Amino acid sequence: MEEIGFLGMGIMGKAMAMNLLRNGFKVTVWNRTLSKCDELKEHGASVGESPAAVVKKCKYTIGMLSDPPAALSVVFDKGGILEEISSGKGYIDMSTVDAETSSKISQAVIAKGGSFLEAPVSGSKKPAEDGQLVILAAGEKGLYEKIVPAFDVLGKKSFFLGEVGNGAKMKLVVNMIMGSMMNAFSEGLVLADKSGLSPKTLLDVLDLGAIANPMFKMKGPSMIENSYSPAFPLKHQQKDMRLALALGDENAVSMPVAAAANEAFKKARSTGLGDLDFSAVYEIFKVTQPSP
Ligand SMILES: NC(=O)C1=CN([C@@H]2O[C@H](COP(=O)(O)OP(=O)(O)OC[C@H]3O[C@@H](n4cnc5c(N)ncnc54)[C@H](OP(=O)(O)O)[C@@H]3O)[C@@H](O)[C@H]2O)C=CC1
Ligand SMILES: O=CCCC(=O)O
Repeated sequence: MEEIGFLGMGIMGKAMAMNLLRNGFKVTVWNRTLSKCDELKEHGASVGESPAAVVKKCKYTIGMLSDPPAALSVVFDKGGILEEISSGKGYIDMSTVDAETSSKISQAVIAKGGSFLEAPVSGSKKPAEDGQLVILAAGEKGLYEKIVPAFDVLGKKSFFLGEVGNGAKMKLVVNMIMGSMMNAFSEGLVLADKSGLSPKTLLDVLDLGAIANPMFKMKGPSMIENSYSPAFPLKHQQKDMRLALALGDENAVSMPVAAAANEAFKKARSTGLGDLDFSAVYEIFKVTQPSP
């Protein structure tokens, strides 16, 4: 496989680029805060001085950026992808963004002769480290087929969902459900505690029943220890709720549960919890429960 460019060495990008290196890919990385590339360099990556420099060097470049403004910035700003993308080169944006952002990027890349794929992922830091992500790709099928060897390393399954926008929408629907579940879970833990039950026993009961799931199993024990080391930062979960609610607006879908969950995430952000794991929303429910 050709050398892969990788833009964005955050929690996910770093784990994914490292995984590609471990599996024998040549990788050139870039990050806005350049020092975050150091560890990758120690593991054999080259470092590009700008997104454009990475695209110039690599036939395929992957982006894993925080949000729509970041995803647009690496494409359209000075030193951005558009300066070097051309026929025969592909850009794969794996960030979680809305369909409109993805379409803008796609149109600009294609106008320059390049190919574009959106490919947001389900799965967090650990699945990224272990190559167990679920990849939700959409866009140019030819590029999808060419990048499959890299997807096979990054994920346990990749879906090709058709036209650009479908990957973004699928990802937002999934994370909207996940964010709402995290709110119900947090309320339940607080309710158990305030009504004299052991939250730990609640976790054991949940794990044996019909609503057992990997998220409750993984996050529950650290939540009851008030430990929120970020795997999926709360500020990104709130961004995903906001974008999913906008998708609901566009399609006239009433989403009262998601809207309430979004308010809780917003409140958590406003109290300084945005950089912690999204499970820190639990703290909001603890403080808002009136004493008996
Ligand atoms: N963490 C998770 O569990 C998952 C996250 N995602 C999604 O993946 C994406 C990345 O998430 P994650 O790695 O956790 O996020 P991080 O916050 O850890 O990393 C964000 C990355 O975006 C870069 N960035 C932010 N703003 C800009 C900008 N204006 N221009 C250029 N680069 C910028 C950051 O650079 P710098 O270092 O300079 O700040 C950093 O590399 C998000 O869209 C998120 O929703 C998807 C699945 C799981
Ligand atoms: O976008 C983040 C998703 C986190 C996960 O799927 O566990």
